[in-house]
Amino acid sequence: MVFDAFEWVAFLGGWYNARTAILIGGLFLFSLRFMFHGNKYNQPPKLAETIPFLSHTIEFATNPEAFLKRALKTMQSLNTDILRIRLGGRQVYLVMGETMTNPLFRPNSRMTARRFIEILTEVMFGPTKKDRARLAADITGRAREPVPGTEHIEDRLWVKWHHLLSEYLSRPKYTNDLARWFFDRFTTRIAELFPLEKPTEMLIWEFLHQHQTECAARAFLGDGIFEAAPDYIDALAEAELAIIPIALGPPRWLNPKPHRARDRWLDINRRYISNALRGYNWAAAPTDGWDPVLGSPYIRELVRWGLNAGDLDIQTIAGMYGQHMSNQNSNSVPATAWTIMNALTCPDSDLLPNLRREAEAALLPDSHPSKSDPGSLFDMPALLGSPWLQATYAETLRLRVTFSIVRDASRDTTIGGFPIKRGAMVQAPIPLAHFNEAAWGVPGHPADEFWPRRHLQSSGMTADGKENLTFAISGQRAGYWFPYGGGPTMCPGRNFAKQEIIGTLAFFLTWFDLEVVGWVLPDGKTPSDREARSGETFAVCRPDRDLKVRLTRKR
Ligand code: HEM
Repeated sequence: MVFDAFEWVAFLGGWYNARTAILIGGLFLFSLRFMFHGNKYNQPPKLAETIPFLSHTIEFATNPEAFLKRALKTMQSLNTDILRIRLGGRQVYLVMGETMTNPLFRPNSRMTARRFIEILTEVMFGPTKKDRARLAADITGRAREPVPGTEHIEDRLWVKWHHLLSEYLSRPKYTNDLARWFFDRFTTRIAELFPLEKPTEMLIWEFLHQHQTECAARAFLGDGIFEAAPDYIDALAEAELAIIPIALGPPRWLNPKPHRARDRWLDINRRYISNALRGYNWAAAPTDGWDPVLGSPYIRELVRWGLNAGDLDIQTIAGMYGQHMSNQNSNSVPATAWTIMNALTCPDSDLLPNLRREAEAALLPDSHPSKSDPGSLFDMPALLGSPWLQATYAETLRLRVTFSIVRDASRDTTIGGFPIKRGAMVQAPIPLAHFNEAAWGVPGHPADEFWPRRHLQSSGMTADGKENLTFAISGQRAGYWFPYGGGPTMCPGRNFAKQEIIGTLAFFLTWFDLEVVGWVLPDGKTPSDREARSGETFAVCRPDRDLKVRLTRKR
């Protein structure tokens, strides 16, 4: 399966058609917010320009795809991992590879994600004016010790926020519980929808977009929000598509539709949280377990902190309550759909039997497919450590994450020996690294081909004559795979996402006989003459086609 290497290219995502205009215009304005910086000595190579100071911006604004294609080509031909461009008067560096990305991912580094996270936060959880000002005023960083020179600032909201993410979302105990609550709901839903032995047709993306989304949201948020707002998933789906047009697009009066969609969703969350908290008995809330009103410990602790120590407005708290669902929904759900679709349609005939074998080996004895109450499914550590399953997951993220890691230089610094002036922007567009031929291409399998085998290393044969394979993600060079970013803001949902993606693939492979019917257009009916390509995106692009499969639940 060969992908068009530049499907991803609209910089912060493969954003097409009308949205492209909004995105490009927005990026231009976004860049204009910043000061002019330059340094002609010992600078990294610069992308050639016909009109000094202007042509990169014009080129990018009129054809971002061609612009970034040219940037990547230049970087490859000059064998450089850093390139200088200028957007809207701002000095921007495009980087990839270990040497150039490490400074971005180092804690306490001079590279900060603060402004970027602030903008996303503003858009996604719509804090009140007062809370927004408090968040913006906290420039003390996320480490226990404040950034030097900011010791006088006492209102340290970000360090507390960071603590909640690392304690209740990333830590294995809570991640594993979240995954268990998700799979309990998801497998029960499947058992209800797919009777034993009755072949049923299903569209993978459509199905997961509805049911995976809802089951994960219930695991995180509780059931209460779904009773209060039966249209929650629809509202979430619309709000999700509004994030980039709001973050990067023109103001509300020129761009009302995405703002309305985002506001509708925030209103649902706010109404729910205000009502739910009125009668909520904190003393009776489980310490570590799930409860129907506020769901998981992560959400409960977030709300508890917002109300008490954080002293945030209920509107801000409600936004925080709902906001991770757009991370989950925009990223894990399409990543799961791509993983399953890739596994089922990959021309490498070794792939599917090996995936099935590994999934079956990790099934727990009491999780027989004929049970209507599935309970626990897999020995998760064994499943997540299986080489072919990991390789398929890693290869899918390599090809389908379209995000750009964005950092600002908070002080003068260096990257790979090059001086970077305070105020410059450094971007590591994930696809630039993930599609890099020097890092990923091997003879017969270019970087833009889905080929999980590239992540497997052979260490001879086993006693029963099978190849001994281990999973390794380094490619030909280190620092070219970072779908979850890095450093203090590295995605805290990554361990949950990995369980969700690999677990769902393994679940379909072990519980069903699957037969591919074919690719269809978004209407779900008309056959497509091609496989899916990358469509709309936040961090992981959505498929622009769906895969129809016929599945029969096994006894
Ligand atoms: C395949 C799935 C996912 C991908 C590819 C992904 C990717 C990313 C990336 C690239 C970042 C920015 C990292 C940086 O700046 O260095 C990020 C941040 C974040 N992600 Fe994810 N993500 C995924 C799933 C999730 C899930 C399931 C959740 C939670 C439910 C989540 C919650 C977050 C949060 C809260 C942040 C901001 C972290 C902070 O402010 O420190 N993500 N994610």
